[in-house]
Amino acid sequence: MRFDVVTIFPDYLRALDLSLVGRAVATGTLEVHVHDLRRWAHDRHRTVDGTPAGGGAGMVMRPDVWGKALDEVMGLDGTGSSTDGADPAPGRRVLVVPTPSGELFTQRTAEDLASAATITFACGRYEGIDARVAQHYRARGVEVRELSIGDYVLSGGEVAALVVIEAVARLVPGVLGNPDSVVEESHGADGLLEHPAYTRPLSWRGLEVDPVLVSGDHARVRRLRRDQSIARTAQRRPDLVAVLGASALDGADRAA
Ligand SMILES: Nc1cc(-c2ccc3cc[nH]c3c2)n[nH]1
Repeated sequence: MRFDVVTIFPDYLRALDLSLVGRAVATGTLEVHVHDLRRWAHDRHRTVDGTPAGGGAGMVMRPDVWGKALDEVMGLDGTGSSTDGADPAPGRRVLVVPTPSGELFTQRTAEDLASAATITFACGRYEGIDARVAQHYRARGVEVRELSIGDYVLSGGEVAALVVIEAVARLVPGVLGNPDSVVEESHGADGLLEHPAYTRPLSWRGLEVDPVLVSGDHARVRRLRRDQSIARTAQRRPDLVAVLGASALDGADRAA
């Protein structure tokens, strides 16, 4: 999978050189290309924004600059591959536009995006990107996903891009060292939060690890963990419990 990120703060994406994503890039499992939007702003001041039509505070990012950038980065400018833009590679191409007014990004969204061949992120700043940009690329048949990572307001799309890239990248085969890590986690297929995790020392500051966990009885361990997941979900995320089927809560011990 290839990720492209277009931003006026390319250094913000240096975190992608590290850890999970950084290792996957080094091994060739992923490609990550970060592009400075100002490369496509050709006026003397390299302007990327303008005053809002209809008035109001702040500035809006210009569609003409974004159009030149995204055409090249997504390989839509008719010249085939650009210097480091995506060739018109086969496979699903997605344009992600982070925005507080987008569809909520969830683990289901990450699972859906994990089948894309290329994901391009248009990271806005100021008051956001002119709405015609998303409209234009949808009209050209590009899959455009305007995504929110939660109900709070950030100052730009870069943090959201980092969140989405990490959540999607870890689902790409070969990225995680241990694929089993994807299986047991919060927000998994069963819709429950993950059970609490413990390790040694078994006794720490008067707090003991449940002896079932070191009993070797795998059935009892599974049942304890499921009970803990259900209790944790009911306590912390009643909204998730509301959408679970009765089977998901089958006879669980409600012990916290
Ligand atoms: N979930 C969420 C996304 C954002 C976001 C995304 C892009 C921009 C551009 C300017 N401000 C932005 C804020 N805030 N909160």
